[in-house]
Amino acid sequence: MPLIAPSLLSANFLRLEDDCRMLNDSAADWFHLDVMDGRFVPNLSFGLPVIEHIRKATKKVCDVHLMILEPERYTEAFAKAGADILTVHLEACTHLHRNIQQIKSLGMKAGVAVNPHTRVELLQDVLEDIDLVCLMSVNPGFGGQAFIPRTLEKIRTLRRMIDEAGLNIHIEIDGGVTLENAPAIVAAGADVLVAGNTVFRAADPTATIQALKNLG
Ligand SMILES: O=C(CO)[C@@H](O)[C@H](O)COP(=O)(O)O
Repeated sequence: MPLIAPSLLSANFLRLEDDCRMLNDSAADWFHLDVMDGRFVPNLSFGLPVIEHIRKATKKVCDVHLMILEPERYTEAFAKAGADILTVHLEACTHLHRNIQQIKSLGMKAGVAVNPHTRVELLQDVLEDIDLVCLMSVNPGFGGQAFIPRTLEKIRTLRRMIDEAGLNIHIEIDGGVTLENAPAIVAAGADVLVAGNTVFRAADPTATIQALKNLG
């Protein structure tokens, strides 16, 4: 069964506490928290104070996805805010290996995200140092976009790389995940599904989370 990580980017920010409670009582495994800086991606979302409050509202894993330039400037602050997994973008890091070491030295799990145009083979030399790869299946910055089909081939390639190296790394798919495409995504080798609009725009978000879990 895949891990389900609803993206709170699609939550109702006026009712964030209610949405956190709903996720706590659901089959969701992780809280996926998208941080945007308006530079790496053409959008702004939320930052440290919001994450600190969400941390207090859940015991589930806080999976923080940084869509920001120079993430090393904020790594310590996200550790203090309570991130369990901190994911940086390969495209935003000049010294990716150093950033990964920094994240792990602060006691968090380290993830690396790649944009749709980035080849997964570029991860080969950091694979043994990380806990998660986040494959963007949309261009980062916005919820509610359509899944890019080419991602399925990238998942298969990455799964092969991980298995050949004998590693245990999560493959997380982020963007455009639906009840319709989730089975193919999991069959290709992913084990973490991020879902924003599919969960939060559903008539019954709790049932939708359960359905994603069963479908995968
Ligand atoms: O990181 C991002 C967008 O940049 C994602 O986490 C989206 O928030 C996923 O939303 P949906 O595509 O599932 O609506």
